[in-house]
Amino acid sequence: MKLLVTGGAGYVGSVCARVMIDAGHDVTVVDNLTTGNRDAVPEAAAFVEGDVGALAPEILGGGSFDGVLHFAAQSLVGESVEQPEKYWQGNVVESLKLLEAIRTTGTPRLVFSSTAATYGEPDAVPIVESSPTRPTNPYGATKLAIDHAITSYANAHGLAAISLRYFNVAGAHGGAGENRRVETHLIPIVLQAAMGHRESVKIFGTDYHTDDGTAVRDYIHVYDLARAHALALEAAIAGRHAIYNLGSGSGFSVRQVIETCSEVTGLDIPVVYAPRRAGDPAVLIASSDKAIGDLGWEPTNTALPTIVADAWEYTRALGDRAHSAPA
Ligand SMILES: NC(=O)c1ccc[n+]([C@@H]2O[C@H](COP(=O)([O-])OP(=O)(O)OC[C@H]3O[C@@H](n4cnc5c(N)ncnc54)[C@H](O)[C@@H]3O)[C@@H](O)[C@H]2O)c1
Ligand SMILES: O=c1ccn([C@@H]2O[C@H](COP(=O)(O)OP(=O)(O)O[C@H]3O[C@H](CO)[C@@H](O)[C@H](O)[C@H]3O)[C@@H](O)[C@H]2O)c(=O)[nH]1
Repeated sequence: MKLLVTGGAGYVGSVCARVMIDAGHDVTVVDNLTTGNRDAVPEAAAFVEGDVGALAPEILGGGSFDGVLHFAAQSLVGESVEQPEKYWQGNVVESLKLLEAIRTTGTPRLVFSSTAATYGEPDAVPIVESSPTRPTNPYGATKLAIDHAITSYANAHGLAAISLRYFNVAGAHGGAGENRRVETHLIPIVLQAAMGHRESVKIFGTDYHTDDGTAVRDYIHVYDLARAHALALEAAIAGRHAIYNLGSGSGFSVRQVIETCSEVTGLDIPVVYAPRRAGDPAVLIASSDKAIGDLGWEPTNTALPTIVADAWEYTRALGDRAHSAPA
């Protein structure tokens, strides 16, 4: 297929672009490099620098694309609480422009990066796709708004669409991984502390109603996630918008993640305690049964030590290319 990958200079998009190229697809990346890195774009991909909303009409109009994988977004929970305008403009407005370009050019398929954050604080875990969607932060609200827009476009205009609601993505694949200029995600921060690039890791909140008082997340290996995108492209049906959760199915607390990183690296990781981060739910764990049943997806790298080991190997190999500025 001829594919447009938005946000393909970012973490998940760059891994997925590689996996798509390896599967024989023809990939064009559009990215404004706000959080992504030019050198993360695979060499075999064409690259267009700029905003997806402004550039999509020209790119999609200039060739018969078979589909779009839409990763480009602002995606930080804490930042979205402080700067919601960045999220409504950067996520919703940009995605609506992309949807219009998809409609007017007759591009048949869309796979969208949705998120666990659309559910908010769940009544029960594991979270299924029919669970209530009550986002606890603007980031989740903007992703849910885009999901609703996609449903309307699929119903009215025959778009074949799939939203993949990822839980917490981690790990590395094929020389691509997490290397943001300003890092806020737990596992890369903990590994940067292990490397000595940070003095310590802050644990945001020790008073959650969880076994050890810290927040629990479901970590999914980025390669398992990329394989789900390949399956979603094949499974998308014209006029339908399907939504699938993607996680490993187990929850790990912040303390457990730090302990696992310490075991994998063999290094001490100093911690300091900090208040809860605004907008954070206590526990997010996925049921991926629908994706397993409908898409034939099978997560294969579900063990947290494996996910951390891949991230650690990538972090150590970065050397001078590491962007390790504390958030
Ligand atoms: N990382 C996770 O744990 C996680 C979990 C659930 C969902 N997601 C979703 O997956 C997607 C990718 O996340 P990530 O962790 O790789 O983030 P990232 O910040 O590493 O990548 C996002 C990329 O999009 C680009 N971008 C942002 N706005 C753009 C715009 N308007 N036009 C063009 N390019 C733009 C950035 O420069 C960056 O390269 C996002 O949509 C995010 O919401 C991520
Ligand atoms: O220095 C840190 C960083 C994070 N955390 C905690 O670790 C957990 C995980 O945080 P983080 O890695 O920042 O991920 P989330 O905020 O859970 O969000 C990620 O996972 C969501 C899906 O669950 C995605 O939608 C988001 O895009 C992605 O950033 C949370 O409880 C944080 O409060 C800390 O205690 N200290």
